[in-house]
Amino acid sequence: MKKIKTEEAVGHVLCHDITQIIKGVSKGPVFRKGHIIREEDIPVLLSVGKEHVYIWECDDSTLHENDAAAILRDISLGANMHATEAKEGKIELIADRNGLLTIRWQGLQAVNSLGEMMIASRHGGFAVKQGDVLAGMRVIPLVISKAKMEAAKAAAGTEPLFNVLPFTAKTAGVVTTGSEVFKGRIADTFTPVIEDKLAEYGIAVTQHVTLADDPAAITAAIQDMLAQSVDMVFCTGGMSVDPDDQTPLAIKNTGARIVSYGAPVLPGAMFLLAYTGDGRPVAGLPGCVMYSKRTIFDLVLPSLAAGVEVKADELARLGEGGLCLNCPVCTFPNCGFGK
Ligand SMILES: Nc1nc2c(c(=O)[nH]1)N[C@H]1C(S)=C(S)[C@@H](COP(=O)(O)OP(=O)(O)OC[C@H]3O[C@@H](n4cnc5c(N)ncnc54)[C@H](O)[C@@H]3O)O[C@H]1N2
Ligand code: MOO
Repeated sequence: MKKIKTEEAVGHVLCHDITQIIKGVSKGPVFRKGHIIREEDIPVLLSVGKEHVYIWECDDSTLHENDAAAILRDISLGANMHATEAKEGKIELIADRNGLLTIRWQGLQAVNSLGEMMIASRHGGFAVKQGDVLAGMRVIPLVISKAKMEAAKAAAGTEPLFNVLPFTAKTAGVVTTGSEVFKGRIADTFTPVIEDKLAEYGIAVTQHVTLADDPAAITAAIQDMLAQSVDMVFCTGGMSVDPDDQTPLAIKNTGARIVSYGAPVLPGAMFLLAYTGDGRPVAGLPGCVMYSKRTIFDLVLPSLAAGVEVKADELARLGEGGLCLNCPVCTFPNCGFGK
């Protein structure tokens, strides 16, 4: 790449796009990379402020920004997405279907820590829709050393940085507990909340029982639902510290592996997550899930619906951003909650 005076550039090959912005009218490339500069182009180039232009000089140790962006694309692109053509050095990834966006964030951070290149994305762990832009990427200089891009490949690792996973779960069981509901003193206003949220992911509540705060009965009901092959079980009521609160013990007694009782999320502190031996989630939902618009349930449900195991350290990381600000108008998921 060589910098020369625009007036002397006729016949040379431009090595990058030249952008023209006319306020309120247009923004776009007036000349593309690879364009052979003609006599009549000189006044146009001068009119967009280019007294000098870079022309291409072949060099085996460097890559043009578009070719380098293609390497960032190759380390990023995973299942159920496609990449746009490089435009002014930038490539975007677009979702091909609705699903859960997963990100290998350590790999992403490693690539972004190298300097001279960037990949910016949405947050992982959230639902995306077909057509959503997932990430954008480019290198910073016009040309970059091939060695640097090799370092990017090594930093990213062998698996793609991004994947969109389909929502595969179809059925759920709900165990409603609490003597006040069991004895008909109050109506069950919790189960409809769960049904509505699950329906957004195409999951139907196919099993439902209401029980008193009897841990043996709760344990048996969970086991029965699992035997009926539901994809997941949710228990409500009795999740906190009252003497009548027996649900965490009842879940533990099913033999499911407890990932965490308690989550650094408000609302949602008293959330419990466990997994059966065959990887199905059994969760205890605290009362706030019924009451508050958005809670821990909204943060874990996309992963549960996609059959992606939620691990203890992932729950622990929710602390930063785990405080819902109770905005007068809720814009979740386009807010800081869970991020
Ligand atoms: N001393 C403490 N009290 C509470 C704590 C605590 O740490 N220490 N945690 C609070 C938090 S945070 C939450 S969340 C709730 C958790 O409540 P539970 O999940 O244990 O729910 P219950 O105590 O069984 O019920 C609370 C409330 O909700 C009504 N409820 C429950 N299920 C239904 C249903 N299916 N339909 C209608 N209404 C339902 C229930 O009648 C109670 O009014 O605990 C805090 N307290
Ligand atoms: O923890 Mo409750 O589980 O926030 O409101």
